[in-house]
Amino acid sequence: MASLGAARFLPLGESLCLRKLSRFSRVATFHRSVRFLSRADRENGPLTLASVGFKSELQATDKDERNKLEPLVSTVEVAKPKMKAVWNNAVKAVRGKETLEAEFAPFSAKSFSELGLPLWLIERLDREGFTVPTDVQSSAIPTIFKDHDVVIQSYTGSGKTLAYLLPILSEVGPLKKEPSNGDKPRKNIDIKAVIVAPSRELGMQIVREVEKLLGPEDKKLVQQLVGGANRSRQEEALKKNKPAIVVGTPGRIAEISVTGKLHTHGCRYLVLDEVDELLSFNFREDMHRILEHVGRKSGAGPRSSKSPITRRPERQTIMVSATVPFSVIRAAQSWGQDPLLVQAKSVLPLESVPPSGHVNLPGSSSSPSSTSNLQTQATIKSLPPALKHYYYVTRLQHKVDTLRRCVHALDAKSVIAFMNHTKQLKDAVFKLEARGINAAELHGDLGKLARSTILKKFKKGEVRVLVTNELSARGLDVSECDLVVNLDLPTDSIHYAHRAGRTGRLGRKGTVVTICEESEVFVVKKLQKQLGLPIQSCDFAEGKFVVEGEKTLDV
Ligand SMILES: Nc1ncnc2c1ncn2[C@@H]1O[C@H](COP(=O)(O)OP(=O)(O)OP(=O)(O)O)[C@@H](O)[C@H]1O
Repeated sequence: MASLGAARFLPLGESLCLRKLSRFSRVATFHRSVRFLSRADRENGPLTLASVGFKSELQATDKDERNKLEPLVSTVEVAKPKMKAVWNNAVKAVRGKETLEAEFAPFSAKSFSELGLPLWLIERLDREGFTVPTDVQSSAIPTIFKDHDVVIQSYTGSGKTLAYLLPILSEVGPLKKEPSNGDKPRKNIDIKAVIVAPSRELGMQIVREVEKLLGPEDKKLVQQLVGGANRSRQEEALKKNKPAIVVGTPGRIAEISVTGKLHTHGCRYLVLDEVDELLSFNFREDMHRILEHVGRKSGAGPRSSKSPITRRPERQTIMVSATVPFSVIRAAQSWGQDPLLVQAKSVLPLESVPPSGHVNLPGSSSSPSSTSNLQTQATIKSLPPALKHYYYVTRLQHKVDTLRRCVHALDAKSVIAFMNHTKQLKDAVFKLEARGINAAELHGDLGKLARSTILKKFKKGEVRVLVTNELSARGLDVSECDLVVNLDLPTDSIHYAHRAGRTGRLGRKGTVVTICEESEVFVVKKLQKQLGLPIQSCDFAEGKFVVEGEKTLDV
């Protein structure tokens, strides 16, 4: 379904002439590096720029020089290069050989200041307790600063949100706007960044993250446009506050855009968070409108048949997810301009992913050809390595009681239990409450207010077990969540990965237990294979959590 949706609304014929010269140089550099990447993959396993012969200039310079992190370049030697002047400083002749310089990220920066963020932002990050960037932030931030369109892929809970928010805030944050003293609104009514998320909850979570960094004095620079909330009020707020950043769900953004009350033609950034979900059929029309209007050149003439979507060359498209199936690669190539695939320890040209191939994830060595293998590639490395995965076999009618025993045996404090159907989900909450467990339901049938109230209670620890459906599987960040339970099986490994990723966030411990019937065990085995991780059988004998063949598990 996702790929069908993608295929039907991909913009066609993006013109090369829109691209900046500097982009040519970068792309050309990477074209050459692709050959190296492919060879290294076959021979040495994990792909990183270092693994394919890129040497950091920093390594070659003395200690003082090393502290100067500009420019962020690495070098690679090429046998017989044929390059031209358009390479824009990217070419250096060195004793008969030529050395290419390729931009790359400092993959494990030790501080945010190394990544070139402005001082005000570093101070605010510090105030919020963010002092060291995560790996994906170290690779993504400099890459976004260099104007590349990107697909950011790294495992759940690894900090992808700040990876794109920080460069955006650096460019459109409070110090970049028109006079910020007093309550004076910005003169420029154009939105500078549009961030699209597939659910209201995720949209609101992103808004809160931005507000936290902007602080009370500047929080009006961001505006939420999620469905379920009062539209007129959102439109009023747009008019009054003239925000620089809007965050919303596809439906509401498209709806307000149609009314002409959302000015995004001059938009600099378009972020598609959980991009593979945004490709789904449900969002097709709304996404089409967003892609067509955000960053579209103001006053552009009538669309030509060759290029149906005339975009500002400056629009930077940032696509993000823990899972990147090939449908995303294909869509990204069409929506973005020569996008790069940014992972925790590597930055690759998306073009290095062959049309019938797969995302070449570092650490994976198989060469898949079938659809199921493509899915495997999309999900391997989508989960934090420290997560523990188990399954327990029981009858359908005993599943909820098994959940209760599981929560007690693991002494889990904050649990998300996933089910597939709303009615059964409500029954499960009723049963848990009747057995003395503080539980609550979260699903799409509830109104926006009820949904946010329940989520707040869960985050505060007032609800121990949140019984929910796919709605909460994507992006939801509750750092205290220590257990995820699948009371119903997810539809595939991608859905498993996003559900499981609600726990074990940012290096914390986390356990995932799938409670299934005997007839479903083969599906668990299949998930195990696709995810490339062990899912062990477990038991809850005498209130203790026991793993088959192991002693009682210390959690
Ligand atoms: N550099 C950092 N230092 C400390 N905490 C961080 C840092 N970056 C992000 N975090 C925190 O880590 C948590 C997970 O981040 P985030 O939600 O962005 O993960 P994600 O990779 O987008 O996950 P998912 O794929 O599930 O959406 C959040 O609570 C966030 O505030």
